[in-house]
Amino acid sequence: MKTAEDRLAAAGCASPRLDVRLLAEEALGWSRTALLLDGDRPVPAEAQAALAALVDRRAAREPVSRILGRREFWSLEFRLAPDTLDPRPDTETLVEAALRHLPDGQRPRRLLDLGTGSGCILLALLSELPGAWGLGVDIAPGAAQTAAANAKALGFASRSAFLVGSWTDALGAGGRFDAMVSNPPYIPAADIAGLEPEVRTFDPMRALDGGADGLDPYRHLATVARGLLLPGGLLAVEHGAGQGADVAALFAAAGLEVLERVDDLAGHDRVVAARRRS
Ligand SMILES: C[S@@+](CC[C@H](N)C(=O)[O-])C[C@H]1O[C@@H](n2cnc3c(N)ncnc32)[C@H](O)[C@@H]1O
Repeated sequence: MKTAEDRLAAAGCASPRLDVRLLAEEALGWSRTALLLDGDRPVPAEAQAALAALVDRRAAREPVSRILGRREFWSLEFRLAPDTLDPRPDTETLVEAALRHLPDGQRPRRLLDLGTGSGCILLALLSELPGAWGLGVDIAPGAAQTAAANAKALGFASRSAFLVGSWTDALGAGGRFDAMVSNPPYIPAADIAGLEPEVRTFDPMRALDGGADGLDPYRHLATVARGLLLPGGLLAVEHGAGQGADVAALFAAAGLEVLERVDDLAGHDRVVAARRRS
């Protein structure tokens, strides 16, 4: 185990000990407790080879969640695919903000998640809102398929639907949603080459590239939000660190009322919540 840890440290991995432990749990089929209590027990040759193969992938900077094919978000398990972003803990800030600002009311709430990826935001919201129904849209077919499979596995198939399309192109006009949420691609195109290999090599480019200044998707969302939201309806988005003032200004210029700007746990501005005026 120590050799594998050293190898990952030399490859530039930020948490080699944890990574090896997670990969070992997967390859050996041992529980975390068994690994901690009895980590010196002999490992069968077959399992050693399986672990070595996983360590090779991590040494090439593939994230552990991609190697395992799953990621926990909002205490729910999401399967990943090459077309899906690996959900980030920071995105839970968006889920919390949306729950804080959702319009009150007894009727089922209709939610729209643009750029749904694994479906993590929409399905986390559905897990907290028993009366709600949600539509997820993604331009990547593999993302929409994976989100639908996650919805089924998590028991939300009857309260959700997923479409392949560019933003709102596949939706008709008319204010039909109580809330729109989105974590769109927001990295300025020129910054992508400087990202960590885990991100630039393994997250899909369509999930990262937000155009020249990273704000292109917010310009689009600002344009369509009032037409898709019911009066009083919520628009809540994640954005990159330092983009909050620009995103809020775009929403205000589109006639929306900005309700809140929220920082993530690391203190970076991360979320803007706005609403269509009643
Ligand atoms: C940053 S990822 C977020 C994924 C997921 N919502 C999450 O938070 O983990 C952005 C998503 O937007 C999708 N996307 C990019 N351009 C799009 C477009 N024009 N229309 C719809 N979805 C788009 C990408 O395929 C990707 O799944």
